[in-house]
Amino acid sequence: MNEKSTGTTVDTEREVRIVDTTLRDGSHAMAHQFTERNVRDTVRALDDAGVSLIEVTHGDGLGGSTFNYGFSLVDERKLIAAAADEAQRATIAVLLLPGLGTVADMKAAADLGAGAVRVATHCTEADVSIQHFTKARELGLETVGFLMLAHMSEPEALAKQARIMADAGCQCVYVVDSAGALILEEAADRVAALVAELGDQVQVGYHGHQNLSFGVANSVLAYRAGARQIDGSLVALGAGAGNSPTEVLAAAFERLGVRTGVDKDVLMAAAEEVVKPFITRLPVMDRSSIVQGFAGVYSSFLLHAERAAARYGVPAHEILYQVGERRYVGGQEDMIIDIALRLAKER
Ligand SMILES: CC[C@H](O)CC(=O)C(=O)O
Ligand SMILES: [Mn+2]
Repeated sequence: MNEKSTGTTVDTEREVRIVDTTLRDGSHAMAHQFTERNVRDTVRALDDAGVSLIEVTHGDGLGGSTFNYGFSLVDERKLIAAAADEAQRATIAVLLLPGLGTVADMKAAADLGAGAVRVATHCTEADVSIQHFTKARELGLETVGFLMLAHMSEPEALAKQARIMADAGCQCVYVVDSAGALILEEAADRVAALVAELGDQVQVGYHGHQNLSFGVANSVLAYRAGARQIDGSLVALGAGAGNSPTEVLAAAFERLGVRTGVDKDVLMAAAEEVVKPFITRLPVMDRSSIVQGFAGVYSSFLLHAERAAARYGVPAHEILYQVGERRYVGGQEDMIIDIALRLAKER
């Protein structure tokens, strides 16, 4: 325990693992145009900083390079192999959305050097991850579960879904605030419910987005509620207004006296000198991404909405408000065009 100057007592006994998703969630913000150079330079910098798990995949996971989600510039296999080649200490993780990525894709990623898989499902559909976790454990992969759009489920319901993943062989289940919609105790309560359900055997993680600017604050509260793994992206590079910046997470946890095992100064240099120069569109809390947080819209819908807005001459934030009202989930990207067409007709 550590007595802070504010008088509050902070539990600093547990180390927190900062996981970096610049090269996966950041793929959304880069319209999936990462080069092999981007991947090699970023992995080397994160590895030097002591980040132990680095996610590298198309924004929508293995098999995501499609007409519906957007084509990658470079084949995912090439990027995963480059990342694995570059990492000296870190494990390379891949994301997999069942139905889009397959067990065969996961095996191919493992053969290329990936050591972990993060299987992501909508927050009410953990059962579709069971065979992927079973196979991942057979392959000797570290396993992580992502319960996406977690704001759409109450804590107890979310915990039941986490139990399904844990029983299937998942070693750490994440509360994923895909819309950047959770505010403070809304995030902490969900993490606490998962911790209560999963006990000591299975870890809990937290993945935030900055749409309402709560990514880092929610991450600190998630840690205090028992989370052991926290996601970030350098320069916040990620969908919507981006993720909790990895370099800020490292600095904030260090200020709180919580051990992370990473070097904040090396991360700040990586953000400034490696990642910022190749970003084509800096993550920003603009009208559209704030609406995403407010209305509970999947962050990765941002560029889809902006493209539909430009094509049909309607404002992106109006499209996103309607997406929120209809509670669309991942995979319904094509419905964004329907909304844009309807709005255009009404004008
Ligand atoms: C499409 C997968 C998604 O981007 C996963 C994620 O990071 C999230 O839901 O926030
Ligand atoms: Mn995300």
